[in-house]
Amino acid sequence: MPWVLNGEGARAVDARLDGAGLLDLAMEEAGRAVADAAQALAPRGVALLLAGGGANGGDAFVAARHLRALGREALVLALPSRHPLTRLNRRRWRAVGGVTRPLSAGALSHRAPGAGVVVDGLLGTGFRPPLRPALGGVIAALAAVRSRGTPVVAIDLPSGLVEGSAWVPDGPDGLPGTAGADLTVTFMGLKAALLFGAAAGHSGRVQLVPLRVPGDWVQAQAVAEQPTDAQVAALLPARRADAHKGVAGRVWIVGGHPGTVGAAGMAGVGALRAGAGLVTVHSAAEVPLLMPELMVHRHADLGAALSGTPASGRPDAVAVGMGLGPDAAALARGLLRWQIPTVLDADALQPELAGCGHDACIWTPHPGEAARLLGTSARDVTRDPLGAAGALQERLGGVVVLKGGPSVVAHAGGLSVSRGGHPGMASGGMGDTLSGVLAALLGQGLAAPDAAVAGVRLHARAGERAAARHGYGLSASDTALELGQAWLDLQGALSPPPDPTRPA
Ligand SMILES: NC(=O)C1=CN([C@@H]2O[C@H](COP(=O)(O)OP(=O)(O)OC[C@H]3O[C@@H](n4cnc5c(N)ncnc54)[C@H](O)[C@@H]3O)[C@@H](O)[C@H]2O)[C@H](O)CC1
Repeated sequence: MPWVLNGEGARAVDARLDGAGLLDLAMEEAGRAVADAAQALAPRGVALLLAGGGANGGDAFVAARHLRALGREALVLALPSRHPLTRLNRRRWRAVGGVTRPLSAGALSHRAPGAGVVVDGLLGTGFRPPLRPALGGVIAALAAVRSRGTPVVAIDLPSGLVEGSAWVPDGPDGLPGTAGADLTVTFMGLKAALLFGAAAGHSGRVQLVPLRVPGDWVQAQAVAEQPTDAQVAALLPARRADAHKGVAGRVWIVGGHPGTVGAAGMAGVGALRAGAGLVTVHSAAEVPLLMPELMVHRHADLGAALSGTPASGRPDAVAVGMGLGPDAAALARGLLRWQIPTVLDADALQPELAGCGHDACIWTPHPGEAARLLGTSARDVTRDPLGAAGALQERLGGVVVLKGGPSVVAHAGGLSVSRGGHPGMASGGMGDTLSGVLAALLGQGLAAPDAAVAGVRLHARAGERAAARHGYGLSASDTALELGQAWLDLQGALSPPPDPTRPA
């Protein structure tokens, strides 16, 4: 399982490694991985390596030595080495004939034109903003080098990024305080800066090198997981050969309001395309018949209709809020009293419902709705999605899906970061469709955490498929049409996928 580490966790593992006399070996393995990655990315020209004073710089000296051993001409521009392992590897670099010159913005600008690749080993997880001016000048020079087309490989994370934040600090001149990278080689676990927001946009392709560190050491420090497609596929419900629509779940969508009826319809289509057996939209408005299989009930008094539903007539799962309008909170409160698996989205995401939920709830805010629920700003949410999702789960209970690229699933057992998706999914109706998918998986018997993790990835995979057909012009309807094939894609990650002709 790929894990997500913050700086504190990485340092805790480093301390265990150091205590076991293994930190030097970890640095050697890290540096070698960087050398191999740089050689694969840009095999020609001088390799120019920038070494900061901390252990990130030590990785750079190790990488230089391995590049030289591969026959590559390499030069290190370095700050004074303060970390003991960095001093040790600086000596080793010199012992094999390696050359080190003092690092400055001028030295970098002077040497860069002859370089085939630059390796950024200035700052890793030890960076504490604000950037000191001297290093700010070096990072600005590195950004200029990169803008002229020289590929940059960052060690652990691009210098100037804060490992636990999606934010990009400003440099001394007000420009972004990082040069970014074409490839980031990170160790043991992913970092939030490599996953979210503007910071991730500067990180280039990310290569995770687990290092031969005991997996339980890393897991003990992880702040989140990022399940693989095979792990997600294992959560999906298996359909038996003798299945019938009754076992596939009866799902209700409670949504729609004059002018916003499509949202409820798209949620219903999403539920059907995600395997629900029977889907009914209950609305106060006339919802268009998007699929003949989608049943639609219009109620003059939706609240009375719902409150008058006997327990025997209630569905296996319900999604509430999509386009529901001003009565959403009251209607949602009533549905929550049913204590059945419930997805709350859009107009049902109201602060007054905090404390009304239960363990089988999935709340699906986007950053703006999350900010409203937390009483903060959308900027604070997007800068720290892991922290925001965790805080929301503590406040609301159940499971929270903080939607974004990627999304974060927060449940009592921890945090999970989704994979994949496509920027073209930033279009109306995607959230409605996702709500339907989640309700469908709940209706098929998945526990709320599993339904959330699996549903978010299934929806993202469908979006990837829709983007392959339609580019950025993909729609929520295109995405819903791809859900079935996306399900098969995920099952293909299992080996071998379950045989639908044989009872599970
Ligand atoms: N197990 C692993 O994952 C391994 C990771 N390694 C690498 O170690 C770094 C973390 O090393 P650390 O010494 O803690 O910090 P850094 O090297 O990132 O930076 C500290 C260095 O930077 C200076 N500094 C801090 N803040 C600023 C600032 N605002 N402006 C300027 N300079 C700043 C500080 O003075 C120090 O000199 C990790 O990222 C990995 O790359 C191990 O090498 C191998 C095992």
